[in-house]
Amino acid sequence: MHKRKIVVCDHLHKKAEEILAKEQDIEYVNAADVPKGGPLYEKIKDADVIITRSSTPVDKELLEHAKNLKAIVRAGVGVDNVDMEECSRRGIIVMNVPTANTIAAVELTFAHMLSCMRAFPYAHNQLKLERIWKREAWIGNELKGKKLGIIGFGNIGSRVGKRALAFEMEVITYDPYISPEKATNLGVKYTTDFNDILACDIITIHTPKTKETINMIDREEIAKMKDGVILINCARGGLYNEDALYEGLKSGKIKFAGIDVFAKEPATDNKLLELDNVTVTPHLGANTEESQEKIAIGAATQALEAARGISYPNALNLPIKEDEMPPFVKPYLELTQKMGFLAAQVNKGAYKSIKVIAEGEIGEYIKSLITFAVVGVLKESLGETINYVNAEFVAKERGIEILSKKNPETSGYKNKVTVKLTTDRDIIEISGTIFEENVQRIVDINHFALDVEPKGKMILFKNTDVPGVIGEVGMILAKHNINIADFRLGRDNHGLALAVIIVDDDVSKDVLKELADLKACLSVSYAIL
Ligand SMILES: NC(=O)c1ccc[n+]([C@@H]2O[C@H](COP(=O)([O-])OP(=O)(O)OC[C@H]3O[C@@H](n4cnc5c(N)ncnc54)[C@H](O)[C@@H]3O)[C@@H](O)[C@H]2O)c1
Ligand SMILES: O=C(O)CC[C@@H](O)C(=O)O
Repeated sequence: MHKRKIVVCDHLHKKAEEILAKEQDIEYVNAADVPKGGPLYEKIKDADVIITRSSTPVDKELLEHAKNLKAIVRAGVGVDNVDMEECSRRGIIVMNVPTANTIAAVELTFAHMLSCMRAFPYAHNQLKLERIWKREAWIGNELKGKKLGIIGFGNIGSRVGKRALAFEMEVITYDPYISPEKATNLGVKYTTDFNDILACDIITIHTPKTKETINMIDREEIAKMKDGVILINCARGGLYNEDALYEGLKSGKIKFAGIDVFAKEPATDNKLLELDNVTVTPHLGANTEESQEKIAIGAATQALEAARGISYPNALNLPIKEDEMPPFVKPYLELTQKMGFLAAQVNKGAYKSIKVIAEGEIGEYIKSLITFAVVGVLKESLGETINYVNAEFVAKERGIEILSKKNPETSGYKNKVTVKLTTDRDIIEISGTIFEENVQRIVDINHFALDVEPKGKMILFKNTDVPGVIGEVGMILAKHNINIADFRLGRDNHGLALAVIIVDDDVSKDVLKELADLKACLSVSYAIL
């Protein structure tokens, strides 16, 4: 009998082995102690499925050696150690095991918080290692009455909030992608102003690692914080800029930090370890007996299903089956995803609905267009965890209404797709089409006719259509050494204009503020496609 091969690349709870080793049709290999690189590649070269934790980088090099691989099970939540794009390209399905380690991560967050408040490990070491009894040196602070700021109110953040209330803390959260009621129903304040979080006594972050959340706390943010603030990170390394964190801790601006995760792991050389006002753990958020047992059972069961080709629970990606679609469809799918991503960057807020309107023959593929639009929108808040398999499921779970309309009649283009994103703050409608030679174009934004290539760094500037505005905008950008690569203008019949300015250089919040302060400016936003 041909056996399917499942290789476990990191240490899992023994339950995984109990499940996998007894299956007659499965060749089970435990490679947790096999060194990464060559020796591991030798083990996985004919594997059907591999199971990893965060210690195995699933990069191009590894995938290159796993010629027979059909699926990867990430035994945990975060998939930032997996090259999702490369997996999709190779037709490898990636699954994670979400929520099984939520409580473990929540409780570790409190362990760090309490440790920071009482300098617990330092007092412990003084007594245990140095045999010094010096009670007066260890006067801590209480959680009760302190203001806790939670960035990201998903599975972990919301449970941290619930428990913080039991400590009689005042709790406030910033998560622009949830409905405020998710927080307020628990008794947690909800804010859309990040400064409210920066004003807290203790700040903890629980977002995924995405383009938007990397360096979310940097020097600028730390400068605005209270003197003596306490910072916790049990989510992902790099969400707090480590240099800024180091400087803040060294100067005493940050009184204490509790850190479980590092930009580069293993973090044995990290300079944060030199400081005596941090508590550190080696990425232990998921390390409880209970959570590891649940994860091992979940991962092993999912790996079995996948190896046998039965199902792919918690699949995070689905390779695009290009050969099943006429060639003209794929560019529309890509464009629709980009329009969704642009819409989400421009219209930030709690998502209420995503609508896709398809005109022309492309309407036949409305289901796929919806999937790509939803992936584009949710990518802004959920990063790589959102994909073509789980997009609609996640949207529905978050209470986002998915709407669509097919229109066989066209309005000037052979085919046109519109993505309309409604949030609690605004509505944005972006339409696009494909010209000959597969050229993607955005042709309309909120009823301003335009002709924009959906690519690069874009400033969207809406203004009253009076003389001199373009010059003022150009001067501000030039002053900040920002080169304009392209300038597209749409005007309406009501004295308004919308400019899409493609720039070569990064645009800071300060530059956007200067633009927003121009007299004629009605709104300004920035997006990167
Ligand atoms: N230390 C560990 O061992 C450990 C264990 C489990 C999870 N994690 C990590 O913890 C984090 C949270 O996990 P989860 O299961 O709660 O995920 P989740 O998806 O349930 O929640 C993440 C939340 O972050 C919000 N968010 C996204 N972008 C944001 C932004 N820019 N500003 C504010 N909020 C934003 C999302 O809307 C979502 O509500 C992830 O990074 C995960 O990888 C770490
Ligand atoms: O234990 C791990 O490998 C990582 C745990 C955690 O960071 C996760 O994302 O699930």
